[in-house]
Amino acid sequence: MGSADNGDIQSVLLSEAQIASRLDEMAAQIDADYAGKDLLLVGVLKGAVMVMADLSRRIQHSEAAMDWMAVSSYGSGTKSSGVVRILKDLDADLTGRNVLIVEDIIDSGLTLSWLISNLRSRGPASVEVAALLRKPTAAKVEVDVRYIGFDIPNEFVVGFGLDYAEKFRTLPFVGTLAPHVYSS
Ligand SMILES: O=P(O)(O)OC[C@H]1O[C@H](OP(=O)(O)OP(=O)(O)O)[C@H](O)[C@@H]1O
Ligand code: HPA
Ligand SMILES: [Mg+2]
Repeated sequence: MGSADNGDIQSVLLSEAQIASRLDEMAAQIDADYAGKDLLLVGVLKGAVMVMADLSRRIQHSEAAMDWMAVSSYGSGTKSSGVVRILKDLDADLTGRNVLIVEDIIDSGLTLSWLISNLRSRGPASVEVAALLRKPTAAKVEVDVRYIGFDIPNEFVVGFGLDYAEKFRTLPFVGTLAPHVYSS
């Protein structure tokens, strides 16, 4: 599966071009804010892979470092289980670092609020968040997000790293799924 024309996608919410242009703006803002400072980008596997690749390439900061953490709270369904598990921890020591968490989506906000407090406990100079998407449900949890790509409606979305049961991550746009996908 890699194309959108087999009927699994109901509608395209954000096109490749819309995402690219917003990532340009976010990268410029990040460059301005971190000029002359250390910067460690922390990508949250697996969902943030596309955002990390496309955002980091736009960041001019020549000494920005990249590290990865894998956490999971969704299993194979469309609802957060409420339990965040570390599947892979960071390689980097965060002491004194300026950490920028890179995420694909903030939905319940649970993953991020857990992650922020986990990373803050490791002695960094700062912890900020850049996320491509945010749903209205995220407002229920106190998460301070410095860089947001798009506020989207409360619908389950796939593509650009986001999956449904590990499928559809490879789509280059963000879209919603046709109802038949959930029932099959
Ligand atoms: O705000 P929340 O309700 O916590 O949801 C957001 C998180 O859920 C998804 O990850 P998931 O746990 O499904 O793992 P994945 O990134 O490997 O798909 C997504 O990539 C975010 O990390
Ligand atoms: O809407 C979503 N789509 C895919 N994965 C997700 N994880 C949280 N919300 C979503
Ligand atoms: Mg994720």
